[in-house]
Amino acid sequence: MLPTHRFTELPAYAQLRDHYDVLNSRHLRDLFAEDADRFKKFTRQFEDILLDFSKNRITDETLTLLLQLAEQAGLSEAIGKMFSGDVINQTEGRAVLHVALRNRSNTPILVDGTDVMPDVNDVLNRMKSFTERIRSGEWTGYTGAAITDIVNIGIGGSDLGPVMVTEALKPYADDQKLRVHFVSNVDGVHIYETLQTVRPETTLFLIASKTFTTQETMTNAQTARQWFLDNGGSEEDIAKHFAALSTNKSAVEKFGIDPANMFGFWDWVGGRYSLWSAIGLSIALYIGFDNFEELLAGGHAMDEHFRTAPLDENLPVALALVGIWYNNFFGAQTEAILPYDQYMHRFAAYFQQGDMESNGKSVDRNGQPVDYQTGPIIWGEPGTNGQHAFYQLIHQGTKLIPCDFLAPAISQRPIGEHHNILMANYFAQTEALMNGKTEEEAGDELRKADKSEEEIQALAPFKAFSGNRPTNSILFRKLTPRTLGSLIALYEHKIFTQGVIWNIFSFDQWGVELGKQLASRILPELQDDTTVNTHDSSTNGLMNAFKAMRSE
Ligand SMILES: O=P(O)(O)OC[C@H]1O[C@@H](O)[C@H](O)[C@@H](O)[C@@H]1O
Repeated sequence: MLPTHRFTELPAYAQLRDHYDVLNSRHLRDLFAEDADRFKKFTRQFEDILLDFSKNRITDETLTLLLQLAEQAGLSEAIGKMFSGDVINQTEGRAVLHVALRNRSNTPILVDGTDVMPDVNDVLNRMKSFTERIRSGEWTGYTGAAITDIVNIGIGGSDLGPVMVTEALKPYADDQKLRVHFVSNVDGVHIYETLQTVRPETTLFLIASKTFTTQETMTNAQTARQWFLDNGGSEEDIAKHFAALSTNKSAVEKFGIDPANMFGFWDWVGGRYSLWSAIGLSIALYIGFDNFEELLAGGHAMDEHFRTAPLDENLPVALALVGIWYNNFFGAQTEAILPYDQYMHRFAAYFQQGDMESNGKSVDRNGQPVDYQTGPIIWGEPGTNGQHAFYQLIHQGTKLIPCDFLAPAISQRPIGEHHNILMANYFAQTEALMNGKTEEEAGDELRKADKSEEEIQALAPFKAFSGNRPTNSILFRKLTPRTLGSLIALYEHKIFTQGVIWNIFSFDQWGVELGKQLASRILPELQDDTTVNTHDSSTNGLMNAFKAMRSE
């Protein structure tokens, strides 16, 4: 069990409120002018990753108070409890042990008195030999031809992680051994379009579902199975072309997948934290098992840092505290994740689930409604694309949007001046957001461009930037599997830290259930043309309009 508290009654909370009143009127430009050591003070290094959080509206005192807030919320104790397999997902009665999946040191981790590491290693070994057999061509399809295409069918945590990582680590699949495809949406368009591009005799379907009951995944899996049977495969051939990644053995068997092709995991792995488990099989197949192990090693290294580094040297803690500062004191509603790396184009989408499904809660760990803000809205796109789309609002809009800027020092594809141009933009953006441009400076520029005083007066207000807009810069050497593993774990632990401090449960997701229940009630009502009158007038009206339209 995690310790509980009232977030707004922590002594540091009141102090931070008072401190906010002072700091709110300060400009980042002045904070930098006053303190030559800001960069040194507010950067933290972990292996190849540098976190610079100096361009935030904080001082030494802010950081001290935020660290006290974390201590008063029992963060150190909570970290210990997660790593030791305590049942910290209390509403589901489960431990939270994605850290065990990447525990490369193999130190025992006990759940109900049993070490989970032998089982973890057993599945990893099976994934390794399966991956090697598929990639070498030893495993063949029903015609004797090697597998060329992997189709992962899964949704949410059984999709977003593998999609994000296979995109991010594409250069590590340069041997072009296998193509990977991902089908998630129950919209038939998704499976249709994917099946257009593959052949049954050379395709391996991975049915990825922790529960093996998710409607979208089961529907897509049945469609894939039928397509396979309709296009040359037989029932006996299914064993060569379908594997399951799941915790639900009986449902896998019922579906007709050979238990030898099932890669299991456990209820202490949350869906959105599962890319490190058997759910990562598509990643291992795509980049090879050695690279998959490097990803795990990177995650483990960040785990060890999070577990052992003092709070004020701890990267995930720094990210979490800065987020809380804006979320709970400045009233910021959102956070943008902006990777200056095209290969990371699904990173923000991945952490939309990671963060919003974890910390989108409004009841605290005492079962009481919260009277403060919890998880932020996460969004973002890669730079520089975002600059030409939504950065206008970040620079000049009325909303405060703290942003994380991520970039590699070394490009995976060094071509001409591309990377320097990309990085010039990366540095320019955080500098611009911090400093802004005064009306006076805007006026001087217009004067230099030979504008009349009248024009200058009219235009300067529009050309001014308030600045004082906070950013974190996360600069890393290169997007290797290890570094990506560390970056993912960095954000995972940020989310955990914030959940602990907000006194909420970060590892359940009851909020996704109601819509599922209603959809299963509605589905039979769509199966004929009878007028619907069992819902409210809007839902009845829409369903009846739908029935009318489809029969026209
Ligand atoms: O892996 P499963 O069981 O098919 O679940 C997929 C997703 O289902 C959603 O309903 C959950 O909110 C996610 O957390 C989960 O990742």
